[in-house]
Amino acid sequence: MIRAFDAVSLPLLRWLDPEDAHRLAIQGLKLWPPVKPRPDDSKLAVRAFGLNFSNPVGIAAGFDKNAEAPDALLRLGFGFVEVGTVTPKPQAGNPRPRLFRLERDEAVINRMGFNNEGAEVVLRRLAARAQYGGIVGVNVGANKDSDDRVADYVKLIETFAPLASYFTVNVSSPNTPGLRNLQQAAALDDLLARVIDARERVRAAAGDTPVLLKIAPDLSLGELDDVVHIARSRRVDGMIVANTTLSRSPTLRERTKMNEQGGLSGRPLFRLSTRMVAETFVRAEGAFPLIGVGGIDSGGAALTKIRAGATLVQLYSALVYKGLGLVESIKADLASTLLRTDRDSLAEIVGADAPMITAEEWPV
Ligand SMILES: Cc1cc2nc3c(=O)[nH]c(=O)nc-3n(C[C@H](O)[C@H](O)[C@H](O)COP(=O)(O)O)c2cc1C
Repeated sequence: MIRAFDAVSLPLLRWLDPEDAHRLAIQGLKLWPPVKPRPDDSKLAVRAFGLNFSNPVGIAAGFDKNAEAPDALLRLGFGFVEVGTVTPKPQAGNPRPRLFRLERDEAVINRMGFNNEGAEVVLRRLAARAQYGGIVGVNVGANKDSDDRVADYVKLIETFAPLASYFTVNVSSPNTPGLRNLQQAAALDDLLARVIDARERVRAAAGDTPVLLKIAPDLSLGELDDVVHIARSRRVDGMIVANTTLSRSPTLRERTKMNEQGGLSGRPLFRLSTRMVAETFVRAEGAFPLIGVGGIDSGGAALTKIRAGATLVQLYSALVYKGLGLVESIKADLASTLLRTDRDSLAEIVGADAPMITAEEWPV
């Protein structure tokens, strides 16, 4: 059903301006939510951060920034949905055009700039759907014009704690000037201390909401040492690796569009972000699980990410090129790999290739 829909809709959507196509996809999901999918193969179940995921494939932040269609996305077969990035106040983002398809590279460049309807609207939507359950994480960020960015994160943690399955502290978007500086040691330590403190303050009323840190794939290994050390000492519940990259591989084929400003995602991000997953995995030493994201466009790519160290995975850009049916085909591939290799769960292979990848035998 979804595959037939993809066959018709993909060529049409790709013909439209990318942002109009995205808007149409969200509207379509809202108006015609998919029928409930088959239950997931029990071997795909994952337990992480105290949550039970029926499968490890999530939709990454940025697709449903305003929590308009989390239930439709869960029905498509995603094991979890991350809404946001949400900022305290509504924000228009950068002027259009700000989203570009690099067709021949199966990549996307975006400089959206945290366009979102703001905490109040998103909170109302999440409250209205809370009865339906499912794992819906909230990705939080600071307003561009904020005088106190850390206070923005704290406010959002306090506001969304009763409704978020987990939080993602996003300090890695390249499209809000200066935001990535929050990944520097002293700033990150202060931010995480205050975020974790806020989570503890609302714990009695809202429960123990996991807090994850989402990082850029462009950190040096020295910077990554500091980030993981601080994440461990502040006892975050996990990390998401990674956001979009500012780098531009010389192998990109869309020579004009590759020079658009913004973060690059999709297939060309796969190797860089997978290496970062492995580098983070060896530094975390099992202290917390990782969500691997960047360039996943097949079951094989998801498996590579898991073998690099990801307990869960997320994707976004590949939906533009492969369609919404991709999630079911990734899950089918993962289940058949487990069957073929006679394994009971994906947990058995998390990080199996991390030593090989970090030993420089794996060119980016
Ligand atoms: C159009 C677009 C908007 C995005 N917006 C956000 C965002 O608001 N917050 C965030 O943490 N990541 C955002 N991302 C990054 C994705 O969540 C993901 O980390 C990145 O795209 C790599 O995954 P992919 O290669 O599967 O797309 C965005 C990505 C795209 C393509």
